[in-house]
Amino acid sequence: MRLEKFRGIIPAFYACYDDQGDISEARTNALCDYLYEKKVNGVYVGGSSGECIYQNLDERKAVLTYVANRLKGKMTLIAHVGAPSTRDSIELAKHAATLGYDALSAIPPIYFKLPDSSVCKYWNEIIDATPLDFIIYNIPQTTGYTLTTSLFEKLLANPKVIGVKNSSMPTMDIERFKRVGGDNVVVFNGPDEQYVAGRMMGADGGIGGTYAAMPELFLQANEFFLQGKFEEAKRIQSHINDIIVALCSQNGSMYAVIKEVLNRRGVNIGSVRGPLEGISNEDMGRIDSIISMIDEATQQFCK
Ligand SMILES: CC(=O)N[C@@H]([C@@H](O)[C@H](O)[C@H](O)CO)[C@@H](O)CC(=O)C(=O)O
Repeated sequence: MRLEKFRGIIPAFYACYDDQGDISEARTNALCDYLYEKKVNGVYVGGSSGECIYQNLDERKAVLTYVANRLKGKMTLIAHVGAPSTRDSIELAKHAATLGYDALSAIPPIYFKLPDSSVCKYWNEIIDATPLDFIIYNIPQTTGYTLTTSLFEKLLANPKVIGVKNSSMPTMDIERFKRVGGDNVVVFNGPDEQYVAGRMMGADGGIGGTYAAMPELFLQANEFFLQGKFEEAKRIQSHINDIIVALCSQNGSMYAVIKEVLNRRGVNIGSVRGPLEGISNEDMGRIDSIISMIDEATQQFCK
């Protein structure tokens, strides 16, 4: 029961900036409202898609506050609090706890390559700082650190550790973490390109950076999976992947492209913060065709 709220489709929340590139409360609210209307199961705030790595502590606290004020009690809220220092991570964790988040999450330490003992200590110090549940964030392709099943097992000794958001590419990692934790943990699929495969390998749901660009498609893929309609789930995944390839094939970063897609849907959340690239004039001309791909797939699969 305690873990039930952590299942399903949980979009990674984007950074919402004004035209000057500052965090915008109004635009954050607009994205909250859009996702609420789409009936997603929750949001993961301040992670990779939230551009956390490019924001200072006050900005990250503000985003956590705005989202909680708008969505608390309406869906599951997970706060990503990973930061370069343990001190800053704890400050963010305590802030999220005062706002009523359902769980915390954090990447491992970045920049210095630290031993497992330091990584374990870092996560445990965040966990000890608040009464909230904790979801480990494993994303080796950006952090350079790979969570092992043995460290996962060790961390699970703390009852506040309820699972892992696994963004590594092998779906076998999902199966291994689920094997270690069983029904007492939630494992989230990270790579959106293999959402259905991740579910097949045991993931309880997903947290993804492209969900908000096409929430209906991911919700439907999840529905097909739950209904045992695996052929349909596979077909919708193929369409999702065509769209992700298009989102990632522009001059601007994937997040900049998604933000322009949302802008054309009436949800203006600004652009991205450098060094991420904004979209080019050339990209601008191709956004409508990406929107058509999303709309056509939605029409085909979501009745
Ligand atoms: C490496 C990376 O950014 N992975 C994304 C994916 O959702 C990714 O955007 C997607 O699979 C497209 O490649 C997520 O796992 C990250 C995420 O959910 C987040 O913290 O924003």
